[in-house]
This record gives sequence, structure tokens and C-alpha cells, in this order.
Amino acid sequence: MSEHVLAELRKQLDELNLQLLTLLNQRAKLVREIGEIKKKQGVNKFDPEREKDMLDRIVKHNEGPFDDHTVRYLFKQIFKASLDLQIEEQKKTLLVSRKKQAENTVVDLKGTLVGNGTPVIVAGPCSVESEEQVFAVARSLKEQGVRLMRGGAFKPRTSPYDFQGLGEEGLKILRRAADEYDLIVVSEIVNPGDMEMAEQYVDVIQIGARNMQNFELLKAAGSVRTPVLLKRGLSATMEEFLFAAEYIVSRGNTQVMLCERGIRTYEKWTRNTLDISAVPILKNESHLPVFVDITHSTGRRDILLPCAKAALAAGADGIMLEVHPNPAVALSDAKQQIDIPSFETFMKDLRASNLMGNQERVLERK
Ligand SMILES: O=C(O)C(=O)C[C@]1(C(=O)O)C=C[C@@H](O)C=C1
Repeated sequence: MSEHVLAELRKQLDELNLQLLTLLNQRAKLVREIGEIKKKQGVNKFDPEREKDMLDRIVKHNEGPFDDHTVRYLFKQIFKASLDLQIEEQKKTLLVSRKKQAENTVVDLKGTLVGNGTPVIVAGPCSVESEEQVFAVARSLKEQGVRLMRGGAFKPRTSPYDFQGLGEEGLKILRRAADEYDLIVVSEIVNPGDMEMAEQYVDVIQIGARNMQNFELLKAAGSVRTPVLLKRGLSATMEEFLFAAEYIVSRGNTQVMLCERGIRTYEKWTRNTLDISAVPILKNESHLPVFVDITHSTGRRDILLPCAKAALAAGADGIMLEVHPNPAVALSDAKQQIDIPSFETFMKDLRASNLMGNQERVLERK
């Protein structure tokens, strides 16, 4: 007899479950609509006041047997799932998202393709200091078949008393060296008003880690058509990083490359902590090319090679590192830059690892 009652009760529960499911999904559809309106209005998806009002109202009508605490808990789970739905929906529509564009964005830098499966190297001094310094590095890059040259002309330094860079004069030096050796100039711009000036000299505008959430700068970078290398902020989550890239792409500049450069953690034996997991995650979440800056993430010359290999093995489209003719006298980051002979050894070892793809193997055979 009780077997029969149990079966009957369970049958009723099965039906209620389906009704609950229908109601939950009806609710989810409304939540999705609300999410779209909120997106248009640019307001926060999470609304704790609204949640509190709803919970108070629900509890007021609670006749049990669930106690108020349990009811609050259950509904809070529903709100949380609803919020996640709104966020997921938004992710789908982000222009930088892999869901929006399945194929890789390939950035064409005067014939050097970034993001097409063959890794590229960006190397050069931390700061532009002089013509001789930049030309010495440029010559070495040319010999190594490395086409992308970095160099900072505008330096956002932690201390206002540290070398702040040569400014436009530094960009001119980079341009002259790049023209001489057929290189691509990558250089950081820190002022939104400098974008158009910078376009005369640089092939890639870098947005540095400290400026990743400088939204006016991001908008300015989005309004020009020079490719952008966007570095991950010191404490930025990957979601924040992709939203920063979205600022640029949504303004019409689709040629954006991401760069993981280490994040702040408690670890003291490296300058930052290289978040290698960012590489496959960003590659999965986004169609934009991903670089890894092995110099800033580690701050150590002795582990550049294994970190470069790890980045390439994880799927990075390129590696960035700092090279200076005489690091001991460098005006910035003297401890972490490598000299030219070490750079040549680094390149030889990296090529020998077979992680560099066809282009570099062709170079090796020459
Ligand atoms: O009412 C809203 O503004 C919603 O976005 C819906 C909703 C909900 O699930 O009820 C979702 C998330 C918010 O934190 C608050 C409420």
C-alpha cells in the first residue's frame, strides 16, 4: 500500500519538476530580455537592491514548510544563475569573442602575419635612448630574421623621477632604424591626443599594462586604423582584458593583438607571475592573436628560454622580449634586458626547439 502512495507522490513530484522547469525557463527568458535592455542602457547587470526587494517580497509570502532562510537561499541561486545567463549572453555578442568570429584574426604587418599559426618575435630595448643603441639592436634583429622591433619612447614609470622617455624624438629614431632594416615598429602611446602623431612613425601602437583600463586611450586607439598591441593590466582578469580589447574593436579598429605580461601575485622570485594559462584561455575565448612578454612577466634573464618555449607550446602567436646593446647602463629595466649575443643565443635555442613553425625553420636552412 505505502509503495503505491510513494509511487503516486513521486509521480506528482515529477510533474511539479517539469512545471518548475517551465517556470524557470520562462523566467530566464525575461531575464535575458532585461539583460539586453541593461546592455543598451550600459547599466550594471548585478542589481543587489532589486534582489533584496524580490527576496523580501518572496519571504513575506512564504507559508512554509521551507523556512525563510532556505527560501532566500534557493531564490538567490536562481538570481545568480540568471545573472550568469545575462553575462554569457553578452559574451556571445562581444566582437572579440570566438563565439562571434570562429576564425583567427590575422594581423598583416607589412607582410608579416600575426595569428596565422607561425609564431613571431618582437624584440628591442625597453626605452629608446639613442640612435646608436636602436640601430645596434635593429641590425641584430635583421640578422636574426626578426621583423618586429619594440622600443619605448613614452615611458609610464612608477617613479616620476625615473627616465620618462625621449617622446616623439624616440619614435623618429625607431622609424629611421626600421626603414633602414625593413622592420616593423612597435611602440607604446600613453596619451589619447598622440595617436595621430604616432601613426606617422609606428606600425603597431602598444597600450601598456598600466593603461589597459585607460578607457579614453582605448577609444582613441579604436578610432585609428594602425594595429594595436594591448598588454594585460597588472591585476586584470582575463574578462577585463577582453573588455579592454572590445573598447578598441568596437570603435572599428579590428587589428588588435593581446599580450600576456605577467600578473601581480605574492611571488618575489619573479617580477610578476607569468600566467601561462591565459594563453590557451584567451585563444579559446577570443579570435585575436596572443603574445607573451617573457621579459616583464619574469624580470629574469635566466628563465627566458623555458618561458618562451612554454608560451609557444601553450599556443602563443608570438613572444616579446627586451634586448639592449649594454643592459648594465640601460636607462630603464637594466636588470632584465639581455645583450645582443645573449639574444642571438636565445634565438638559436628557440629555433632548435622546433616550436617556431615553418618561417623560422626556413631561416635556419639559409
Ligand atoms: O531585474 C533585473 O534587473 C535583472 O537583471 C534580473 C535579475 C533576476 O534574476 O531577477 C538578475 C540579476 C540582477 O542582479 C537582479 C535581478
